[in-house]
Amino acid sequence: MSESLPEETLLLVDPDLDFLDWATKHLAAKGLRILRCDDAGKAIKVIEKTPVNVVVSAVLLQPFDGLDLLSRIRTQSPDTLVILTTGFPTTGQIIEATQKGAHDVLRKESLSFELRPVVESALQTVEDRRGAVEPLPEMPSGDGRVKIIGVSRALQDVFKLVGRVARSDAPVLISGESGTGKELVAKAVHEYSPRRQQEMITINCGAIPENLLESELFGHEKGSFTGAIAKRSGRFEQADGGTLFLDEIGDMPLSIQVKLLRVLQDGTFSRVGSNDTIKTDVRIVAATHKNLAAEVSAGRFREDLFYRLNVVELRIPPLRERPEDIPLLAEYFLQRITRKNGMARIRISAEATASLASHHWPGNVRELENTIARACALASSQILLPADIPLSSAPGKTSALAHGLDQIINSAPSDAPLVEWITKQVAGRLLDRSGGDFKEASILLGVEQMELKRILSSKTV
Ligand SMILES: Nc1ncnc2c1ncn2[C@@H]1O[C@H](COP(=O)(O)OP(=O)(O)OP(=O)(O)O)[C@@H](O)[C@H]1O
Repeated sequence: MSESLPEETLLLVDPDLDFLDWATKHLAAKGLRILRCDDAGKAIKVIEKTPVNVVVSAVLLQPFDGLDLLSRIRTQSPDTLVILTTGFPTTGQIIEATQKGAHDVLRKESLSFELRPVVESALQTVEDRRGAVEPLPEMPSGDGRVKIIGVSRALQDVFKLVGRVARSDAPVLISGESGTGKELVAKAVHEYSPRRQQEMITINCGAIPENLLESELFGHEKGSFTGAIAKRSGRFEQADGGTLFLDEIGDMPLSIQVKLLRVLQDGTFSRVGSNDTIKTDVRIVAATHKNLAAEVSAGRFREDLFYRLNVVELRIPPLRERPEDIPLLAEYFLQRITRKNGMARIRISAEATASLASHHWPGNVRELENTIARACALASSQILLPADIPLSSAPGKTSALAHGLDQIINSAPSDAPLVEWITKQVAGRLLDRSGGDFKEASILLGVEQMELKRILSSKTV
């Protein structure tokens, strides 16, 4: 801890006395007074009597939990920074805690290396803020909202950002590969915003032909184009007061990008076939699997629109960059699928979990979800083994296989029928592998022994 810091007070709140002992020693520093409590009621009493700069509190507490304690501290002592610690934080806990003004939310598991730097940065914030304190807003909480699973630092940072931006009306741009959970995060932004009583309307800009997309978004007047047999409102009108989720925004044609820019600039638009201006109050959340900055450079996406949309960027890393999320997600999908189908409980073996964690997951979480669903449908016992979870080849293996096939194809004599030639090579390899055992080699190749002999002795190839 920096010696130049003035006298500060840190309060540790945790029912685990061993933890309190450890943290007191771990955080001890010159100029830092450390107080400790084992329940939330005592913590409030301490804060009533003593100015406390930073609180490090567990979420699981008596007689009320750490989130309640956080709310009370925010009201009673708005300058105090609160760091919450919890075993497996849920999405809701992290978003709610951030909205309620938590300085940070840490996993108990990572405290040995995260607690000290986070406390130091909180104390630095206390020092920087001295004389200029801005109280953080209180956010309403609620249940039954979207469930996003993830313990990786990267995903927890996404949750925290959602907590920070949900309350504002700022446009949000969510980027990430296909299947990483962009739509789920968009739902979270909506559900944790004051607009959640209204709808979130979704439109996939890549799935609708250009000539229809404009009318889908802005509506049309009767007779404005062939097929416009009646006046129709568009998604902007339907989403008034709520959120409009523009999925695959990178596929939006330039002609429509101009109109979207106008809505973002002054909140107005016109229906197709009308000059009347309609005002709308919509929060825009957009998502893309493309690199929009590169699309701007290539002239396919308007730069001005990019900057308007990209006020807050939420980047969701691919699953392979956060393997620590895989076991938890797999377990979550397993429970969801078995419960939904009224199946008995199925567990995943440690070996199968390890093979899931080392897979490349080009289709990200969606691929993992489908893999688990398939494994559940085909499971022969209550424990999934690696053999029950067939994984497509990782790119490395695919390219090695492709390379091997290329070699075989290239070495084929130009006058030989290719299929027969390849079959003969494979049959020869299988006979080698089975130590010259025709019976075994024919089983491996899936033909009768006579047929194997015919293939091997074929003179045409
Ligand atoms: N962290 C997560 N926790 C739980 N479920 C998740 C998570 N991430 C993704 N999923 C699930 O994976 C599937 C794909 O997610 P989603 O549709 O949000 O991805 P996406 O990035 O919008 O994909 P695309 O770009 O292809 O539209 C959904 O069924 C979603 O519920």
